[in-house]
Amino acid sequence: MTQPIYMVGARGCGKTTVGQALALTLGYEFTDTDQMLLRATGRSVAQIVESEGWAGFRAKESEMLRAVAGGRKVIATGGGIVLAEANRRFMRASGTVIYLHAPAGVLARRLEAFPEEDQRPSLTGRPIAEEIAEVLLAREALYQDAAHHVLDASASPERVVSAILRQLHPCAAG
Ligand SMILES: Nc1ncnc2c1ncn2[C@@H]1O[C@H](COP(=O)(O)OP(=O)(O)OP(=O)(O)O)[C@@H](O)[C@H]1O
Ligand SMILES: O=C(O)C1=C[C@@H](O)[C@@H](O)[C@H](O)C1
Ligand SMILES: [Mg+2]
Repeated sequence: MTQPIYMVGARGCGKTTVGQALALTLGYEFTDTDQMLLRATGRSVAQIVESEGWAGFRAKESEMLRAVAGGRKVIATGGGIVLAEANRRFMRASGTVIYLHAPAGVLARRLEAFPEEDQRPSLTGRPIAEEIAEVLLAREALYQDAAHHVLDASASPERVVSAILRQLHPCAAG
């Protein structure tokens, strides 16, 4: 496969963690739109949102998605990349899209343990568990719409990577 693999899903589903492990296994480059934005602008998500609002951040991440796309890469996206229909179409047309799905309770536990507030400023002003349940409800159809494959992301990163490989290369799976 010479096209990129895009990882999509809500905050805490493991796009970065599982994406890195998947890239290592496949011998692909790894990139992450959140990390690339931080590197390119020298500003965290929270700082960008404070000065330009969420609309400003969404515009920047959409540009970054197109800038990093292409080749043998695993691309971890931001949790809100699917909000723009153009991004969903772009990813589906230019690569393979993997949705890491996990129940709100699993995501909330991970985010409460590692909030990383600079990169994950509140989206709603509500407590993490309430916010993630609300966000999943609002976005579930969008993640599904973007995805070629939907994987259970509540297992360990190693197991999630194995499950992805079975989906991508069913004939080679042992
Ligand atoms: N499969 C997993 N099992 C257990 N813990 C996990 C798993 N995947 C990720 N984690 C943990 O959950 C936290 C969030 O993971 P990660 O940053 O990869 O999520 P993300 O989907 O990239 O989130 P964001 O949208 O904020 O970038 C990290 O502390 C990570 O170690
Ligand atoms: O789910 C979201 O809307 C976000 C997820 C993170 O990856 C970051 O892209 C940012 O904090 C927004
Ligand atoms: Mg991430």
